[in-house]
Amino acid sequence: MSHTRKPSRSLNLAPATRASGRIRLPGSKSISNRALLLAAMCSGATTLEGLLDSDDTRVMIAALRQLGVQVDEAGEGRVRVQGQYPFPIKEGTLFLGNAGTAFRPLTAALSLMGGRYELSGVPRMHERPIGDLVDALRTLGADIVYLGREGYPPLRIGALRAMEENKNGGAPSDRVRVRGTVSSQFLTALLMAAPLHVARTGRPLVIEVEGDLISRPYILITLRLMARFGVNVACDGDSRFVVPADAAYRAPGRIAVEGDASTASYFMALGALGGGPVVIDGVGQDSIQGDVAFADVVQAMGATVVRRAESIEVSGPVVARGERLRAFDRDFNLIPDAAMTAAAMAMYADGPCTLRNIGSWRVKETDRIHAMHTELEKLGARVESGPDWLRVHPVTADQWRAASIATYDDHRMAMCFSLAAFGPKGVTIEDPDCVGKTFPGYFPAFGDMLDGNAGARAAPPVITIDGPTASGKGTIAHRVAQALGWSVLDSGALYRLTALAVQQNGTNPDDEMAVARVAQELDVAFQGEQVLLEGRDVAALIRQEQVGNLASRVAAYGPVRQALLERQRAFRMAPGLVADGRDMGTVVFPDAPLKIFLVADVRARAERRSKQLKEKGFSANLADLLESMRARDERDRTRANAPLVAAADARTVDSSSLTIDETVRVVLDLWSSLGFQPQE
Ligand SMILES: Nc1ncnc2c1ncn2[C@@H]1O[C@H](COP(=O)(O)OP(=O)(O)OP(=O)(O)O)[C@@H](O)[C@H]1O
Ligand SMILES: Nc1ccn([C@H]2C[C@H](O)[C@@H](COP(=O)(O)O)O2)c(=O)n1
Repeated sequence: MSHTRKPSRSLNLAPATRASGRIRLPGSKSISNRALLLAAMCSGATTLEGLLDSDDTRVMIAALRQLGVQVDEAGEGRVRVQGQYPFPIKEGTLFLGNAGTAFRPLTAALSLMGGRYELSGVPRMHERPIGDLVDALRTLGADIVYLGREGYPPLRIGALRAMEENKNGGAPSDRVRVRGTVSSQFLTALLMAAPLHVARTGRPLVIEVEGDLISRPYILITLRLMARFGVNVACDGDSRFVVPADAAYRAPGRIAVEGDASTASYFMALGALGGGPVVIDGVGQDSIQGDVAFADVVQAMGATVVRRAESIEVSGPVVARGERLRAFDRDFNLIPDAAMTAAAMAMYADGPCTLRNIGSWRVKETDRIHAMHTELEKLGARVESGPDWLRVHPVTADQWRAASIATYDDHRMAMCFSLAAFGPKGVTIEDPDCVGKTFPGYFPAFGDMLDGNAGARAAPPVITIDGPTASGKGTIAHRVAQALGWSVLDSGALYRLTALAVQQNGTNPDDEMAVARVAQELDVAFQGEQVLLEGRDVAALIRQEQVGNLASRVAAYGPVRQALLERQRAFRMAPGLVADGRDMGTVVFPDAPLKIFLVADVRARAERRSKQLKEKGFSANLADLLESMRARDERDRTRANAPLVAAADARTVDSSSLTIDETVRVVLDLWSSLGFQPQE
């Protein structure tokens, strides 16, 4: 989840030419989080299907559970919420990460429900304004105190003021005003919580919007979902909403969550930039999400769009061959999230593209106008910007620069800039895992679409390198990954980190389940040469022989292997992965197109390890090393769970008398012999 996530590795995307294929979108974040809260606030049970599984929805589910609401997993993408109003737990401290779709609506619901809570988030959440919402809630009797800067989270919510204690001396107001110009989430939060207020007063509540309402389509999502839960709000244009006196949420039984239309924008862009066709399942012309209108944007830029009830198909020029999209000058007030995708596409246009009325970008996950401006310039684009606008000039072939793109812990920055892969230099995305906020599987899905790969393989290619300790797996894996421009997974490091964490926190290494919990909760990040365990660089520490030996012991536990399995698979992303360990080819990536079993005579290995340890400043005795390696090999080979054995289809490479360069060459040649070419 976002509050524990540390910036991860970088991802190199090689230049791409064509994109085509089919994607089933993950559930809409906006619908998922609204539906979760509405289901929690009504009487009866609701099953939500197609629910998004991402950082932001996990934040919402965790908060609801903390508040005593029963939320049960009911199969893939499905949860069952047993609504309970008011929430049973009346006091608590909620950490809501950077999830605006959780923070704002929960602030409103909790402050009108009664109870004492503290709500906080990541530092960026504390820079995102909430004053307009708090002011409105106070007129309804809410007691909210800022714990930091006035107008911003964190907040303390106190007990509701009694009806007669309103600050105006009368009952809580039946009319509330809220500004519409900063974030539409304020109005959404008030609307969703309004039935709690009318249940108290017994009178209708009138909500008036001051100023122009931004991102209006998101309000339509709110109103339509409230209607599904039995509350119909009367609207007078965008400026006046009346919640009836008898408003009370009722469980609809089942809600099917549409695919995420903002996420669809990246795949529409893929079709528009890489020829297509790209078929996007899960949203279509019947969608209730405003961002589906991004199809009009790509169409105006020259793409061909076919709209169906629940899918959209996009084809377009092949920009990598020099074909261009049409430039635009557009107001993006209604679709600010998808608008970011247009800004990235602008690099491939036939003239400057201007995005207007995007002031809300300033208060999103990051200041997106600043971030977009800065990162587009790194790629060679000329960019201009103002308080609420951005102009991007197209990048010609000779202007493109190879760049490493910072993503500002903003999922949309990472996803937008993946589109820079259609430039001639490719692109590096820093901290690509920030996409977990809305679409953890984005990069594998993106990679599958590129250069005619769609459908040809289930996931990006993996070269596995398994073998005994000190056979050179890690060294060779890094060098091969470097030559191919791929990512690398040192799976042994995860077992070593588990061992180190067990050692450091005093866990009993014989207690399988306790060790598995440590493995499950490992807080690790790989950053270049650094291996961070809870933020501390332990790259050298985990290389110690005793840590390796403990790693080998705990690696024999089935629950530990299970706990680390998906974490390892998550490293698989385009354009490819080189993974080293003991069971990479047999268990973790059994479909890898190339599997290497790297061996070397035990004496050669002991000598290499001894030299390596001494270079890192640790003492080493050859005889001891020989003995401990033999024991480790034996344990790794004979354990019941995922033993060290060559996969049936592995190629054995003996590096005893090869240099590192020679070993790398053997692997790259094997890869090329499969019909794949090393890049550069
Ligand atoms: N031909 C070779 N191939 C690979 N590594 C070699 C070779 N010759 C010497 N080495 C050295 O062997 C040492 C051990 O390599 P490395 O740490 O990559 O092994 P490993 O198999 O990943 O070990 P472990 O499984 O214990 O992590 C390194 O210092 C590396 O430079
Ligand atoms: N895929 C893996 C990787 C490692 N292990 C275990 C066995 C090793 O002895 C230990 C340390 O690994 P190394 O860093 O030496 O590669 O971790 C495993 O069981 N499966």
